[in-house]
Amino acid sequence: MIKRRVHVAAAAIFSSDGQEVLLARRPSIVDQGGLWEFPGGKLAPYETGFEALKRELHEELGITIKRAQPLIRVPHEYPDKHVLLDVWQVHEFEGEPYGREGQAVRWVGLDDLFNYAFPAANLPILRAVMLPPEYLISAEEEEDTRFLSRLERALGEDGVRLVQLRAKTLDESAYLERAEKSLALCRDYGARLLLNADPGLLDKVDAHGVHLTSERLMTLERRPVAQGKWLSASTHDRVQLEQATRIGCDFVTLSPLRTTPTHPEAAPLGWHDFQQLVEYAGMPVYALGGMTREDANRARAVGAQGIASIRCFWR
Ligand SMILES: Nc1nc2c([nH]c(=O)n2[C@@H]2O[C@H](COP(=O)(O)OP(=O)(O)OP(=O)(O)O)[C@@H](O)[C@H]2O)c(=O)[nH]1
Ligand SMILES: [Mg+2]
Repeated sequence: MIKRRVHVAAAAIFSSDGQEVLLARRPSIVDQGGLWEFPGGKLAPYETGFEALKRELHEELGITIKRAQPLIRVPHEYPDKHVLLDVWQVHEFEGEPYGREGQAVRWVGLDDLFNYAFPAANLPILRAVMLPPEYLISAEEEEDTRFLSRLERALGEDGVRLVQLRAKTLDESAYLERAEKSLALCRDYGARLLLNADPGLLDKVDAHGVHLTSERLMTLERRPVAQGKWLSASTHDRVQLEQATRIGCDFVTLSPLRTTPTHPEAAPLGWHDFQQLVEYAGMPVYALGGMTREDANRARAVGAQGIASIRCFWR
């Protein structure tokens, strides 16, 4: 059987406070009926993704979108078809959305999304919706006090909401102590903390998840943490991205986009190769390696979730 290829534009429409997204329920008589979805539909011939998005959201919800940014592109094999979901984030629109085709629509809090049943292709989209545009990787600091004041500055002034605790120079007990203190601070700001450490450390510190070095990633046979925790990994090429998919990582960093003082020996990917690898990944990807906050829009334009960095948040 030759599978149909279906190209779909869909939207994560955010409430004005950014804490809720709009879901629609597929009518029970259609394909995947009864499941919740991000509103949208198939591209008509010669339409771009954005044109299709505007048309579909008007047809299905009666709203007019002013602006949208790419969120994630997810290829997925269904038994009868190959779909490419081109998902956009929408923060500005006119009109009050309602189920114009009789379908149920509902605003759902980001923490509540996992209580809804979605089509099989949607897991990476849910991850992308829940993740922020910036991923802070902490710098080596000898003292906890100085470390915590810099972390607090990034959480407060920069509004960082996702933090990776990377501290190669600390022994386990010092790492655990810093992790506890960082976790308390992250909780105060509603941020998530991932441990760049042996996944077993989650039994000792109840952080939000674990970040795997590419070396650790390649040794694992299966996902080392429960589904309720976050799992990210450092990747540099296709083989590592494939392994990240195989063991069920929720998102990755992909580096180095540019050369950096911390890893001068590594050959940079550049934007072109980076974009191709992001398309291949099919999960949220943070661009890493010489990134500044000014690069965030460009990173998103080529399909990334956003940027990851040590230097641009650590002052
Ligand atoms: N809109 C949307 N479609 C999704 C999502 N997840 C997912 O797998 N799909 C799949 O993508 C395809 C979208 O087709 P659709 O039926 O919405 O297309 P459409 O609005 O143009 O409908 P029509 O062709 O009946 O007029 C379906 O096969 C659907 O199962 C999602 O979150 N939103
Ligand atoms: Mg539709």
